[in-house]
Amino acid sequence: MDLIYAEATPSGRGGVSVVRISGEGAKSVAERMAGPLPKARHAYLREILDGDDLLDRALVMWFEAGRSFTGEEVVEIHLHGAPVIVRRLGQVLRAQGLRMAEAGEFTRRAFLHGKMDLSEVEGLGDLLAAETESQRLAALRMSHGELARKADGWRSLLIRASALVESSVDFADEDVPEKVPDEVFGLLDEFKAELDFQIGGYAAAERVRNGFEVAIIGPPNAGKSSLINRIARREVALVSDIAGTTRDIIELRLDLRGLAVTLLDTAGLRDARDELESRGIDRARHRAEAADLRLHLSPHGKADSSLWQDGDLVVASKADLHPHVDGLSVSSVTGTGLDQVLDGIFDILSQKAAGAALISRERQLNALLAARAVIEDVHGLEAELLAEAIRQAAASLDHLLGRIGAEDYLEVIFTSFCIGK
Ligand SMILES: Nc1nc2c(ncn2[C@@H]2O[C@H](COP(=O)(O)OP(=O)(O)OP(=O)(O)O)[C@@H](O)[C@H]2O)c(=O)[nH]1
Repeated sequence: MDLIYAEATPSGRGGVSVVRISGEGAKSVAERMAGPLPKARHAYLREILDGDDLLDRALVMWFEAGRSFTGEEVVEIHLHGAPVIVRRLGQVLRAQGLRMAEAGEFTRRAFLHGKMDLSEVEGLGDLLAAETESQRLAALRMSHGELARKADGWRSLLIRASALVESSVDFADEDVPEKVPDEVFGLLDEFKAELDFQIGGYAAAERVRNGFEVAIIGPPNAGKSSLINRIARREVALVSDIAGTTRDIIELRLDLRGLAVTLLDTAGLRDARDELESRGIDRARHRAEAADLRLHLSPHGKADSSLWQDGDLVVASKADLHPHVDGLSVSSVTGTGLDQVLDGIFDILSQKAAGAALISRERQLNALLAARAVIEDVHGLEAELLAEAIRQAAASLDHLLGRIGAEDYLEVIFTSFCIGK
């Protein structure tokens, strides 16, 4: 593979800018500019020269092939964080025949050299995109190979089951049909239970990764837009005393005590006065139905029965005008009750998040569903068919970790990576 380079830190001004080089001969490239670098994984403070020209004084280190992020020979140059220095270094590197890396190319090489499996690549992508604490934690587990380790455990279980099936065939009397040992079915049931746990917790994990949706619904003029603005501490949605002001859905993404949440401000629910309002209300209903939680807001603290789902939250608005005794109430003018409303939303969503599995992507779900499908009805199967089902289940695990069939998917995943990763 050819030599590539890219700035690993965000481009722009800063304390340091790290430029990374990967590929065979990376060390010689660096030594031509910085002088001898005898020991791997040692930091050398060096003058970086372009011929006789001093480019910068920088920290340089290299990693030998097999013991680096990409699995190839890698050099890191820690320059002063000025775009002009990075640009000059890029010119020198290109003159030496290097090319600027494509988005995600370092990680792609790490994958191709077996430094990471596909689930770890996905985890790394999520980690770089993480905005909230729960996203960070889930991504960290994935990028550190937790799913991969689980899958390896399942694989050992399948290997054991498969060996038991094979031995029952080898020792079978020609006249007596082979008897598959009960232990095989025990192992497969154990595997099935693990799959069911992951599949059952997928939806919650996906929400943790992409964010929960909370729809604020209620009659016109209930104070929905005012509440969302108060939470955002800025004017995200238009507020007026004209009923029917909000027509389209307005989204506010927020970090709610570590959970990623999108609040939806929706059109006030009533019999529409015109075509546009009617479309807005239809849209509001659909999004509200599909949301993870509905916050029913009205001055009287009443829920909209047509959209009510178990576990929804009812909140009385305009608490400064009509003091409420029971239930949650909020004033967007004074801020009274706001923390309690946010606590209420958080409690409901964090309960949902508590059921999250490790898998959080549709691709991972599909691999596990495929494994689940082939071992669904294995009890009573004859040995050869059973052996085949076990092989197929193991192949699904290979798909999960990208050991097979990863090519098409790699294109999709790396487009979301930045250059230098
Ligand atoms: N006193 C008081 N007035 C409020 C409060 N919240 C909203 N209002 C007022 O009520 C009116 C309607 O508020 P909005 O936030 O636009 O209500 P909405 O539910 O988004 O209305 P639609 O867009 O018509 O569905 C505005 O005049 C607000 O200033 C509150 O907590 N206290």
